[in-house]
Amino acid sequence: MSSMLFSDYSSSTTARFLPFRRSRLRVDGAVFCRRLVGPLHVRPPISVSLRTTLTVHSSSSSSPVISATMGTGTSAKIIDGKAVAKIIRDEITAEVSRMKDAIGIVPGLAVVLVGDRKDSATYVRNKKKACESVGINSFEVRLPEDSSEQELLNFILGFNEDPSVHGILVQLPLPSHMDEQSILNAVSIEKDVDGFHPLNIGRLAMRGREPLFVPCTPKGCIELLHRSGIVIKGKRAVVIGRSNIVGMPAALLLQREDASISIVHSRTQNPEDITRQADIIISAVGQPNMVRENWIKPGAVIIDVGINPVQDEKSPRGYRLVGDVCYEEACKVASAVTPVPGGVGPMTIAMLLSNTLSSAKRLHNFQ
Ligand SMILES: Nc1nc(=O)c2c([nH]1)NC[C@@H]1CN(c3ccc(C(=O)N[C@@H](CCC(=O)O)C(=O)O)cc3)C=[N+]21
Repeated sequence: MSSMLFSDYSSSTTARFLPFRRSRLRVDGAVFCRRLVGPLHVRPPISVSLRTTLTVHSSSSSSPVISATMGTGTSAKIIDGKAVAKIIRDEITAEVSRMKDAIGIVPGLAVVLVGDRKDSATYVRNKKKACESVGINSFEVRLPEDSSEQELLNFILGFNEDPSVHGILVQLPLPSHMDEQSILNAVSIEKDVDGFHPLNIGRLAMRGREPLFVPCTPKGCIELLHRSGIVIKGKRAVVIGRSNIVGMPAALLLQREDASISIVHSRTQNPEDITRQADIIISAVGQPNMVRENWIKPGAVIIDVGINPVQDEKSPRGYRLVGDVCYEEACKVASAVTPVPGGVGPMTIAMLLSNTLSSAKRLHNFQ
């Protein structure tokens, strides 16, 4: 269960992210953080005297992007990813309709799901619903778990040639008998709305080159920062986690935005010391409540990508979702923080729709 929602975001490298010792219990795979107990094996904060001077242009009470401050003892603004994603979906709806009226083309997204993981099926259903909500056509293929790589490749090659499909998404993780690399390589870079093709990632890494698509989750993080009026240029940013689909591209994007970046990963010594220097923290490791108060510089902005289920008898599902960052503690120290759920997750889907729209525009030369 703990690997259920985000196992594919924690690549095998980030899944080994264990030198960060936390006080935790595992029951049926779910992880509990003894919230109020101080972090173990982590040195206390050196200095909490200097507040960073991140600029937040939006007004706290009137902005749908950053909601009002929290109750007593907390100071952070809550960055409402759900609200921002809604604004973006409305913008996309308008563009999809303008395009249809002008040239009669409706953007189309093909989603391929192999096997019957429950979480993957839920994500695919949500993506389909999101497409419907903005007027994008969605095509879904479900293949049995024991399908051959060639069968999957045949569908991808078919979608590559299909003019009504402008985006192709192969839901990850794939069954272990399939080679993820050769599957992702087969997606036409013109339709790689996930931005996982090595050519797109390579271009993202190079100055003066432009990828056709940027991976949805990191793009959603940057978009959240922009739309919250947070200045990235010249700031110190720390990305926690180095997965191909979140950590690494998030660091590249921040660098393109003129931040100075550090990447903290499973082999980093004293990760809390490095993280505490950050004006902006993006955490994408898939470890519940790993980032504690003493990892956070007062006034820092925190984008929490982790979506980790932890057992919760009081919840109807039997579990609830928490981020990589101990939310209550972050609210006390940070200047702004994304919640889980309702932070980066909805932005990922909004960026997928945005990538599909821009793909259709590009393929049909529509401005
Ligand atoms: N090829 C591929 N591309 C992906 O982009 C991709 C993938 N595979 N595999 C799975 C992960 C995961 N992912 C999420 C998207 C939205 C939410 C989301 O909207 N979460 C809600 C919570 C939903 C709930 O309550 O269960 C939130 O954070 O508010 C979460 C996770 C995309 N992924």
